[in-house]
Amino acid sequence: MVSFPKKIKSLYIDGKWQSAASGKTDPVYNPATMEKITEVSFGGKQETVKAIQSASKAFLQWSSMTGRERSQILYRAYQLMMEDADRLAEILTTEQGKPLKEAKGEIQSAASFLLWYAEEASRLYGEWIPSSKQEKRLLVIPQPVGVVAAITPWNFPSSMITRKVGPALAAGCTVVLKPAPETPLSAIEIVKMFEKAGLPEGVFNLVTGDAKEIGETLLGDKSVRLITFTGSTEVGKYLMRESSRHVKKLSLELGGHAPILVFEDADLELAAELSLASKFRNAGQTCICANRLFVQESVQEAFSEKLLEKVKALKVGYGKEEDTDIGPLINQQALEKVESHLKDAVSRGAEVLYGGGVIDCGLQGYFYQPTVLANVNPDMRVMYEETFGPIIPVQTFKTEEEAIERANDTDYGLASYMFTENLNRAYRVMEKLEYGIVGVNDVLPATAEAPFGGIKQSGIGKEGGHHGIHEFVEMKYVSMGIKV
Ligand SMILES: NC(=O)c1ccc[n+]([C@@H]2O[C@H](COP(=O)([O-])OP(=O)(O)OC[C@H]3O[C@@H](n4cnc5c(N)ncnc54)[C@H](O)[C@@H]3O)[C@@H](O)[C@H]2O)c1
Ligand SMILES: O=CCCC(=O)O
Repeated sequence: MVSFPKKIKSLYIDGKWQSAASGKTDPVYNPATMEKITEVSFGGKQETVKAIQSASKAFLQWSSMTGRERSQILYRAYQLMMEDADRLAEILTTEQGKPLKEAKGEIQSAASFLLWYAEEASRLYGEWIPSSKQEKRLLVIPQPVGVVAAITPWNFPSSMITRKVGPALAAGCTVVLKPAPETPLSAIEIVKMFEKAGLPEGVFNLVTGDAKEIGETLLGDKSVRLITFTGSTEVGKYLMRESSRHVKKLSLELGGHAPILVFEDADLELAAELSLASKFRNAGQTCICANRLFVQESVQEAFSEKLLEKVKALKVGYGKEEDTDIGPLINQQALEKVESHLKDAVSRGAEVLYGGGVIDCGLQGYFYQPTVLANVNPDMRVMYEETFGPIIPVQTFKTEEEAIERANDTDYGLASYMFTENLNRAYRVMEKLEYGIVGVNDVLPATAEAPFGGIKQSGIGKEGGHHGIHEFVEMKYVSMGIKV
């Protein structure tokens, strides 16, 4: 069983672990039991300035190393993460709440980004452009953007860090990481892993503490050239506005409102099983979780029967128990949002087919029943706001055109899904869905080798794949006059 000291020096600046200058600390709780796990340092402006200076100082050396040299350190970090996977998963569940089997999956996924970008570090290619003039040679060379500020959320406290830090380090950037206050322990472990892997001092810095003050300091400093953020659309918009001060580059992975379309030619058993997997993963607190389920009228009854049967079999409880399917919500605020969405839907005529309230698991945490709603309409908050909890509204549609129109009727554009056995339909619908990601008979699209990211108000840029490293480079165009 993992254990923690009462207080942890969680600021990692210029290769040294330290406390906040103010001596302030921030408690970290287990959301299943509400026990205090430990306290971490509560940094602010002063520590962030030092972290930026440290990253700036380290940039020249790190960016001058060959891709192959950087690759070796990333590969070592990958190996360390895999060797320590069980302990890291337990830490993740302790501070975040998700079932251990999901936490283990996240650690594997987090490590896979390190492996992928260890490989990509050696393959950051430029371009040679055939010139229209005899006396000129034209080249494009990729160069690291410089100091990167990475701001990450609590729902995937490991993989959201490695998905940013992996490509940033591979490209030759140095990093200041600000993790979510709810889940700093996974971030600390990742930094320790890089320390052990031999990363030079100052290349990777960690600042925990006052989000507003840290954010403001990162935004106000000219030497931070890129903000890479995963979190809510609201905070993403703020960062985008404020980045204009120094015209920083931005990469934003924001909220979603994923639709699932179940067509009459779908494998209904598969559709029910995967709809459930999508909706209730991490208790519904996943950016690509299904938020709206649209089922073709002719199969609605058969599908709902299968769905309900499976939902009823789900076990809500402590993530550390083997048979738990759904853990707690992250905090009181999250619980209040879920409750308010349910209340709003019911007051506007929704029918609760299953669930619909908190559940007593004999623990103090924020446990909520998996909930299925019918008779929903577009005016309900569940239909246009991200619930970030285990509620799934089910609606019917008549035609393919109607399904596409309703699926696209949102400001979000992260992930969307469809179930059909008809290849022609799959292709037609996929092309018309206004989303960065489309899952066809698949609800787990995130993988290191593919570009993950949203459009519309779900974000800018891609993480993963060979595309992901390009967020962290500038393409320098070189025009050379030569004597022929
Ligand atoms: N698109 C994706 O890939 C993806 C992945 C995971 C989560 N998300 C989204 O993240 C959200 C849930 O995460 P959350 O509640 O942690 O989001 P959040 O926006 O509240 O917080 C995210 C991070 O931003 C920090 N932050 C908050 N205010 C800030 C400020 N003024 N300046 C600087 N930093 C600030 C937080 O401390 C945290 O580290 C959901 O909307 C979810 O959809 C998106
Ligand atoms: O980006 C958020 C979700 C990540 C995942 O599905 O593993």
